[in-house]
Formats: sequence, C-alpha cells, structure tokens
Amino acid sequence: MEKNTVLLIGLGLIGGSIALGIKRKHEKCRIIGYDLNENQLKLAETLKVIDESSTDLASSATEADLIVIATPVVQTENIIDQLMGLQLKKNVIITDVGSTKKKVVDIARNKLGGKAVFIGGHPMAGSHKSGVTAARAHLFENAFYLLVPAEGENSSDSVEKLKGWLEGTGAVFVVMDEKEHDRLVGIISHFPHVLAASLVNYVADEDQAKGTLSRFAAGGFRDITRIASSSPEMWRDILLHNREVLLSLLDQWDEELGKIKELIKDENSQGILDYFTRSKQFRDRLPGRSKGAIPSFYDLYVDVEDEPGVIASITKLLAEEKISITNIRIIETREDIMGVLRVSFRSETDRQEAQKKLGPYYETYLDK
Ligand SMILES: NC(=O)c1ccc[n+]([C@@H]2O[C@H](COP(=O)([O-])OP(=O)(O)OC[C@H]3O[C@@H](n4cnc5c(N)ncnc54)[C@H](O)[C@@H]3O)[C@@H](O)[C@H]2O)c1
Ligand SMILES: O=C(O)C(=O)C[C@]1(C(=O)O)C=C[C@@H](O)C=C1
Repeated sequence: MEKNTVLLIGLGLIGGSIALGIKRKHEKCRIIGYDLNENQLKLAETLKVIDESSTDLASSATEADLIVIATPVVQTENIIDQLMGLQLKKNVIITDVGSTKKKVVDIARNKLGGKAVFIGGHPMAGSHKSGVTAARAHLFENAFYLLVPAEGENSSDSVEKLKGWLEGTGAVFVVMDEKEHDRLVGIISHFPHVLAASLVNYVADEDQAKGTLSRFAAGGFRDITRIASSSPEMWRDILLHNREVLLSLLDQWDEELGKIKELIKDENSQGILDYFTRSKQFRDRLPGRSKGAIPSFYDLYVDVEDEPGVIASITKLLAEEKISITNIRIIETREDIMGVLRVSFRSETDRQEAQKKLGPYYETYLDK
C-alpha cells in the first residue's frame, strides 16, 4: 500500500515539532521536508525530524496528502500562491501554523478555490528559541491548537482528518474563525511581545551611557522580557499581518497607563493597592502551565548557593530517583551569593517528582 505523504515547508522550531508530533501516531507515513535554508534542511534530516529533504517544492507538493506550512506568516502567503498553480492530489489538506490567520485564510479562500482544503492552524505554545534543533515532539502537549477552516463548517470532515494527523502533538483543538482568532491572539500573545520588545529597547537606550541597568536587571525585568529574545523575522511578519488589532490595542493601552499615572500623581495609596490587587487576582487565577499560550517546558527553579559542586549534588539527588533532566542552566546570580538554577524536565510528573526530592534540601519554585 502507498504510504501517506506529508510535506513540511519550513523546518524550524514549530515545523520540526509538528513533524515529530505527526510521527508519534503515524510512524509509517513519509515526511518530506522543504526549507529555503539548506542548513536547517540538512539538520532536520540528520536529526531524523524528517524522512527526506526536498529542494523542489512543486514536485514534492504534488505527492503530498497533507501539506504543513511552518514559515513566518508573510512567507506563508507566497507559498500558498505557489501551491495554487500546481496539480495537487485530489483530497489534499493544506494547513499552516502561523500566529495570524485573517490574511492567510483570506488568501487561501480566494486563491485555492476547490483545489485543496485549507485549514489554518495555530499551536498556542512555543518558545523564544528558533530553528529545528529546538524542536520537540512534546512541545504542544496539552496546549490549545486553534483551527480556522477556510470554508467554515463545510470542512468538518477535513477538520477531523487534520486532527487525526496532529493527534500525536497531544494538543487540545479548538475551532474558531479568523477574525476572532486574530483579536484573541493579538491581546494575549502579540501585544505582550510588543510590550516586551519596547520595554527592552527603552532600557537599552537608557543603559547606553553606563551599562549599569543591564548589570542589575533582576527577576522582574527578566520575567517580563524573556519573549523579547524571539525571532525578529517572525515578529515583523506577525505585526504586519495583525496591524489593525495591534493599533487599536496600543490606543487602549495608553488609556490603561493613564489610569496608573493618575493614581501615582495623586499619591492615591488605596487606588494603587486596588490596581495591583486586581492584577494579582487575575494573574493568580490563570490556568496552570498545562494549557494555553504558555510553553510546555517543564522547568523547576532552584535557589542555590554559589559554591563548587552544587550542580553535581542536585543531579545526584535526581539520579537517585531516576528522574531525567533535559536541560540545566544558571539563570541569575544575586549579589554573588545566591544563584537560581533552572532545571528542565520532559513531563509535569518528572517536575513534580523532582520538586518533592529537592524540597527538603533547597528552596524550589515552579515559576520565576
Ligand atoms: N515560535 C513560536 O513560539 C511560535 C508558536 C506558534 C506559532 N508560530 C508560528 O510558526 C511559524 C514558524 O515559526 P518558528 O518559530 O518555527 O520559526 P523558525 O525561525 O524556527 O523556523 C522558520 C523556518 O522557515 C524557513 N523558511 C522561511 N521562509 C521560507 C520559505 N519561503 N520557504 C521555505 N522555508 C522557509 C526558515 O528557513 C526557518 O527554518 C511562524 O509563522 C510563527 O508565527 C511560532
Ligand atoms: O513562549 C513563548 O516564547 C511564546 O512566545 C509562545 C507564543 C506566545 O505564547 O505568545 C508566541 C507566539 C505564538 O504564536 C504562540 C505562542
């Protein structure tokens, strides 16, 4: 029997993770990878993220039963353009993973006609890291995966088929329309990235003269700006696509800042307390790390004294319980006395077991 063929276009963090996720449940399918960057393409093959690499998009597309476009969103427009001129398989499904949906779904609707079924996709998990070396089969486990079918309810069979292809990602699928998608994601993902980048740029400008700000930048600044390390190309495209939503959010943001500015100006002690209480209550009620637009990396933060052998003693304790670590990193040093170690695990269970084991010896936190 002929093997089902998947074409993955764009083999970075997300494309690579989707390929690995598909293989979990469709071991026998053949995954062809295509990427403009030869290094990423070669790496993807070497790391066995794909079965074969292709340098001929057109001929690979005509062989595919499923085409996944995982490039920055402006590139996705060009790729849909290229695909529409080809003789594709009759029941082919085309999907993407881009962070915006309106432009891409509009183009697909207008250009693909009856040629293929297009279902926009957006896994709501990721990282500030890029490239196929950061790809993980479990990246989307328990995260929401938003689906936006170009033909709305008429494509429900194809939506089920696509969910079947993506089952191994372990994601939770939710179908919505493109307008709702771009507004929702504009608020909870795009806008925070704009704020993080602007905050970092502001501090960078202020820091130019002496360099003291970056030297003393502590947990708060680091927490709120991690995402400012994300791919600039990816974010350029997202902002160009979600322009209207972001412009309106920026106007509303001015008003929000105006409120706290007034409270400070008036030395309104109760008002300031209420402002922070309200935000704390909302933040504390957010669902845990298992779902939503929060990366599914299972990190545990451990306060450690800055002395020789501390990492070895932590890894020894974990090894005694046979808990595997996927990464370990010192992320912060306070006054050269205490450090914070970030230890990453493969699953929530491993993280909890590790916290139990390390708890008697070290101060540990799930969030920093
Ligand atoms: N990074 C995240 O957290 C995240 C989360 C969800 C969705 N997304 C979306 O996923 C998409 C990919 O993001 P990523 O983080 O994997 O980026 P990435 O930089 O890791 O990978 C993108 C890959 O696309 C390739 N590429 C670019 N243009 C191409 C073209 N015309 N043809 C073929 N290959 C091309 C690049 O060479 C690169 O290997 C973006 O649309 C982004 O909005 C990202
Ligand atoms: O965790 C991160 O680094 C992310 O930015 C992931 C994140 C987000 O949560 O905003 C970024 C863009 C996506 O489209 C979806 C997820």
